[in-house]
Amino acid sequence: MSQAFGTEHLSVFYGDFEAVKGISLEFPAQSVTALIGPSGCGKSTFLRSLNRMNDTISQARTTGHIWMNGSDLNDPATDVIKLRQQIGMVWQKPNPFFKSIYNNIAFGPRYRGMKKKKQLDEIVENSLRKAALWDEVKDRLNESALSLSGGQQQRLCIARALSVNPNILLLDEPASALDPVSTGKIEELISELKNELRIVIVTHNMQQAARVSDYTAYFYLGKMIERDKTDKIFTNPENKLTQDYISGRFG
Ligand SMILES: Nc1ncnc2c1ncn2[C@@H]1O[C@H](COP(=O)(O)OP(=O)(O)OP(=O)(O)O)[C@@H](O)[C@H]1O
Repeated sequence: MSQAFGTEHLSVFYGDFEAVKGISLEFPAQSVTALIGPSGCGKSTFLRSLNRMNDTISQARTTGHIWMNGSDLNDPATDVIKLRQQIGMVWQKPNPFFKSIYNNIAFGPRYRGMKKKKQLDEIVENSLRKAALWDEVKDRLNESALSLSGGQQQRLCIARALSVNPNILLLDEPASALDPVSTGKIEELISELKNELRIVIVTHNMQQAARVSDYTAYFYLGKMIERDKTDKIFTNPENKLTQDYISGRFG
């Protein structure tokens, strides 16, 4: 199977427990895919497997394939540092480094060897502009990132992920710790960013999934029950399990 980006029969085990069960899912270009489903169904585990973050969990083991332009990212020979530059991740709680706003963004490019101040300045500005944060922070770039509000910190984390030019962004409930105004900003940002990269978002908020995504996949007990265009999932899903979940009858 050769495709731009997607999984094939991907399973993730924690010890003997199979948390993600043989999921094959394609992520089309310039689109947002939302992963929804009840707590514990494997959404975050699946998301983390896409850029091999589960490798950092000692008892986790992933089988199957993660295809990107014909290469299997689950191959042990994959350079995971490079991979995580191509597939950026933003977590539920904003996690800026204990550094200045500028140095949070410049960190990745510097790590990749960029030393020229002028180029770094450009990357910092462009990343912050893409994350819709530049106007709010341009006069305080040397202040600590921790002086920002929670919503600003989350946009900073998105800017930090963008600073190394990823082509895929993984978002694990990126707005769940934020107020409605900050949530709205993150959602707007997602809609803009999808013109440049693929986005996969885990969300518990079904209205949010309906607002921001083009495709929605419903997970249940580690399996992907159904994946379709978001409109279809929320108006006329094929599977009764999906119907029960989106109509609140689950459980
Ligand atoms: N590090 C871990 N070690 C062992 N089991 C884990 C680990 N992380 C997750 N699990 C288990 O794997 C299953 C899937 O968890 P996961 O966090 O992926 O679900 P989720 O759908 O994202 O849940 P939530 O919506 O509550 O965040 C759960 O049964 C969970 O207890």
